[in-house]
Amino acid sequence: PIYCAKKTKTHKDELGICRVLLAELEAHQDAWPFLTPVNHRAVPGYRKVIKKPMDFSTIKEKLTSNQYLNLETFIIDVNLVFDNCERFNEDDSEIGRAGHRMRRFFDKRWTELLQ
Ligand SMILES: Cn1cc(C(=O)NCCN)ccc1=O
Repeated sequence: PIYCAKKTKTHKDELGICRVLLAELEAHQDAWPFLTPVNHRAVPGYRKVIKKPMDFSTIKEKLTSNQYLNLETFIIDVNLVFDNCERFNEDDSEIGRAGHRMRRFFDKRWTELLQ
């Protein structure tokens, strides 16, 4: 179209998109390393190396308790999950590869939903 009005999204619209995106992340077959907080007692070094742990269940709790201002603050936390994963895991490892696949899936989906 020659004229494309910028469709502003209300806070409610953006939070609806966050709920859809989170449900799709949780349902993904490669989500298993990210569904719950990393057990730092079972994973040596994790607590020391990863300053800001994040996982999908924590994001869900923050979403349902209205701790996200907008889509941007939600995307920052989702990216934190994948950045932590890259920092702690070899690219050539089960969890490292799952992280890359999940990040690629997320980037594709939120850009699709925002178009
Ligand atoms: C994301 N991540 C997950 C684990 C893990 O062991 N998750 C429990 C799977 N059941 C270990 C390191 C790591 O960076």
